Amino acid sequence: MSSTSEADAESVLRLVTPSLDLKRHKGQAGKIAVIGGCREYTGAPYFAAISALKIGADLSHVFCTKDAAPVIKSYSPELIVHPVLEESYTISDFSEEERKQVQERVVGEVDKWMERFDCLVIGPGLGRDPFLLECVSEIMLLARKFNVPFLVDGDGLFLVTNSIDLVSSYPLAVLTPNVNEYKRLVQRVLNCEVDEENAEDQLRSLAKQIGGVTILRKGKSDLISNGEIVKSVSIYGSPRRCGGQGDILSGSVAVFLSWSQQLISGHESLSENPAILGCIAASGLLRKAASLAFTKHKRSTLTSDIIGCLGESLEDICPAS
Ligand SMILES: NC(=O)C1=CN([C@@H]2O[C@H](COP(=O)(O)OP(=O)(O)OC[C@H]3O[C@@H](n4cnc5c(N)ncnc54)[C@H](OP(=O)(O)O)[C@@H]3O)[C@@H](O)[C@H]2O)[C@@H](O)CC1
Ligand SMILES: Nc1ncnc2c1ncn2[C@@H]1O[C@H](COP(=O)(O)OP(=O)(O)OP(=O)(O)O)[C@@H](O)[C@H]1O
Ligand SMILES: [Mg+2]
Repeated sequence: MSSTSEADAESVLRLVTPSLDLKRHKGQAGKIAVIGGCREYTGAPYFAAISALKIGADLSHVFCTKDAAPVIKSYSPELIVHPVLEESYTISDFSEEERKQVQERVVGEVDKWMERFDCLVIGPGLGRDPFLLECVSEIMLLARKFNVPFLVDGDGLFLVTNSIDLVSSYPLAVLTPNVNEYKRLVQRVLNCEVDEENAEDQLRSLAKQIGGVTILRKGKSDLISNGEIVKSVSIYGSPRRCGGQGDILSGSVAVFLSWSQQLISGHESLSENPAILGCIAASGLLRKAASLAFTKHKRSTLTSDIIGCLGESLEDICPAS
């Protein structure tokens, strides 16, 4: 039996968004890190990281390859960019021992910072280089060791779909598959095809099978489940499907998940799941911002225009003062 209910995204946004308080110090509103950005893709990690800041996080880091770093830095001085990831072509002449040393160095560079982060976003524009993905597997294990929540998107989902143990039974993991990524996950984990007739039950089974991770299935309606409940967010967004909107969502989920965790840890009476709240809030805000951007820009609406509407859309629901 299906028991999906439409979430009241605006109420969730009001619940989890912290008020601006002069007593708070830098960092308390969220420190986010995006693991992504390679030779091909520099836009995706930028979109995720800048969206986090535009919503209200205090610090946003990007861990990317050496090639991608100067490009991402040049998009914005607001981001802290670490050129630490390596792709196979840079170590093609290396021995096995030397490769191991490079891997240790890469993981060590993230390790130094790990405990300071409230949430990682793993995958936007990561690419699929095997050596790079090996290093990212180690970074996921490290995040689990420190109990740092992480969201997996884009090429991170390619990695996880082939190595599901990386996220299995980690309640602080959130997966945000698009239509293709979801299809691959269902095939690999449930050994069947996507069943649109029983979409909610199938999503619940998938999340349960992966040990209670939270999955946000992106689409015409966003469907969210942790293996127990299923929520949908269907408020009107935009008919423009320009690339990068999923990246905005990933940076947004990271911020709202962090805020939800803070809220719940300070209120023992609240029994809500912070990952579910984070997904509902992010989905609701992205759709509202996309709708506003489309009103202004119509056919020429781009991802940057939607990012430009995040602040106004949140302000409309949760005024700063
Ligand atoms: N500016 C940047 O740097 C950006 C970088 N990005 C980064 O790119 C990496 C790969 O991510 P991805 O999303 O392009 O890969 P994936 O989902 O396999 O789609 C590939 C192809 O599948 C198709 N297709 C898609 N949707 C469909 C649908 N509903 N129904 C049917 N078919 C559909 C469509 O191809 P078509 O079939 O139309 O030829 C589409 O082109 C990843 O790292 C990501 O973060 C992006 O974030 C964008 C902004
Ligand atoms: N058909 C649709 N109608 C309305 N909104 C949609 C539709 N498909 C996706 N969206 C919205 O766009 C957001 C991003 O979903 P999308 O499927 O474009 O992700 P993606 O393919 O990962 O994007 P990216 O190009 O960043 O990789 C979703 O959260 C949802 O709110
Ligand atoms: Mg994507």
